[in-house]
Amino acid sequence: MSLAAEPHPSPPTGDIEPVLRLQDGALAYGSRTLWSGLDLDVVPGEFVAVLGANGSGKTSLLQVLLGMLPLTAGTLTLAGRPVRRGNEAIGYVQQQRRIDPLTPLRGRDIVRQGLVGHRWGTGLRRRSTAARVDAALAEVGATEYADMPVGLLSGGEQQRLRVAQALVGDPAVLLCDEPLLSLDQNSQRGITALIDEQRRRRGTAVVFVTHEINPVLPYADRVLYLAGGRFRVGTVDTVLTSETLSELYGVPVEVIRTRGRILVAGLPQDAQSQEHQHDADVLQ
Ligand SMILES: Nc1ncnc2c1ncn2[C@@H]1O[C@H](COP(=O)(O)OP(=O)(O)OP(=O)(O)O)[C@@H](O)[C@H]1O
Repeated sequence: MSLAAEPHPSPPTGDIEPVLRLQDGALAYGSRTLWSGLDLDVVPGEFVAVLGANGSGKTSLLQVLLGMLPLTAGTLTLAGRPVRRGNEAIGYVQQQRRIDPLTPLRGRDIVRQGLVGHRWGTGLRRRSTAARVDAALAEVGATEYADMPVGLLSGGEQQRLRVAQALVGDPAVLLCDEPLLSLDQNSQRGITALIDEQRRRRGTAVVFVTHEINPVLPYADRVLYLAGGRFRVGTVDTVLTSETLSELYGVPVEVIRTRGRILVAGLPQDAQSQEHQHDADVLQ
């Protein structure tokens, strides 16, 4: 049984030039190697979900892709050029976290920060900035609360604003670090569907780190699964199998598929939070 929901994009073909290319990448902190020999090509419009055990190096991978952390070995290019910090071609959605309820910032201020380079521009440029912010707010369905203080908004509303902030500059690549954390299931579905819609419309490549696997199942073209220094890259149906996860974790792991959802049983202790998440997803 395939877990891919319709409509599902075709898998990338070898003919499309990757926008992001990681070749033989390795990352180590001191003597501890998180991953090595990692090849990952991401093509425009592709949705790659990054899953795996706690501490397996998912966030560190995003830091590498953001140009904030150098590879220990290998090469990384964005549109054929070495990745550098502060690249405007990369949008970044941070983890959902609580915003100070007393902050004077409004929704549109958060989105405008995604165009920070234009902030001190001419009158004409300021007008175009305002128009782009309005358009981004509309695209994520946040116009209604754009002028409210962000601290008063729900977690899901705040996360929509973060997505708009990341997309307002029309990046070629969107990196998302646990964007579904502490959101309820409806908001998780809403945010994932929103990111999917945007990547289809704009052709943005998406690299989406998450522990919440079920919300991304309908959209992920490919999965990069990291565990214990090992990894697998492939479609949902090839990577999320009992055989593959047992190999990665080095212990028997069972992947149970039910009504288009996944439950993973038998994960080792360091990956338990993920198992609980899968349980919660299936049981609700
Ligand atoms: N600057 C650093 N120096 C040394 N070790 C680090 C540093 N940053 C992260 N680590 C370690 O590297 C490992 C991978 O961390 P990372 O945050 O990338 O994992 P993760 O897969 O995102 O984990 P989680 O799912 O728990 O968020 C962890 O064991 C972490 O403690």
